[in-house]
Amino acid sequence: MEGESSKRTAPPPPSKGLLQTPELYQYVLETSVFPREPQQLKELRDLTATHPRAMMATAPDAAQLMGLLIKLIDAKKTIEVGVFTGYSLLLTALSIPHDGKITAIDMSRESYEIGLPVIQKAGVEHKIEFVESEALPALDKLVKDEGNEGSYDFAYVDADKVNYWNYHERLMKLVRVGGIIAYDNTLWGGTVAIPPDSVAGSHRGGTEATIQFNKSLAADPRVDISLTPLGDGITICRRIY
Ligand SMILES: C[S@@+](CC[C@H](N)C(=O)[O-])C[C@H]1O[C@@H](n2cnc3c(N)ncnc32)[C@H](O)[C@@H]1O
Repeated sequence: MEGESSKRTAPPPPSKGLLQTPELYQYVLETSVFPREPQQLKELRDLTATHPRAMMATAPDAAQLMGLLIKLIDAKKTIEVGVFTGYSLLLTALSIPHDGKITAIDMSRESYEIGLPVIQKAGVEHKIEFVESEALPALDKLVKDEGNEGSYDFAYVDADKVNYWNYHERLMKLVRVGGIIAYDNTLWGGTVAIPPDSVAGSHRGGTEATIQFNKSLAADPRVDISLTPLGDGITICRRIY
């Protein structure tokens, strides 16, 4: 990863993490995640902490795994669906090579611009093409544009849960065989495994969509999968064919 490691630690994002106790999650963050978090990422995390929707940012432990995966497969050309203020985007930009490219899609440029000064300071803005759009039409356009099919090494999806399967179908065309697609929030705060009546009304749509998505992915022979209980659950898929 480009950039220095952060030496200081910060409190964990509230109520992220699915481990036995908050202390255990704090332990993971303090021993293994924060000490290796580049300074610019920490800066972006701190900047986002005061945002009323700060909880939307990718959990630092899940992001750390993403960075590792990106490097393991030498990913150079990537897609991100759901940027918010850019924590996972900056992580990706720091993890790919200098001439790597990220197509980053979000319908809110305003959120992206909150973190943009940190991205610029980190010297990685040139790797990012920000597309201000609904994700589905933007992905459809990528599929149509010549030379894109099977050309991406890595994709990360962290947007509206009800469309995850629609994104999956497009990304299966865009990501190469052997490439990786990671989906965030696949445990949706643990609500996928509690009685539907106990799920708060505001969460129910996301819960149902996530349960269905997890089932569909498990039945998809085109990918190897691992639902990893980091952050809010992150499912890693490797395209087989
Ligand atoms: C959970 S946040 C992304 C967090 C980000 N990965 C990070 O690490 O900070 C979800 C983002 O998806 C965007 N989004 C939600 N639905 C979308 C859609 N249909 N098309 C494009 N962007 C969408 C929202 O604007 C929001 O910024």
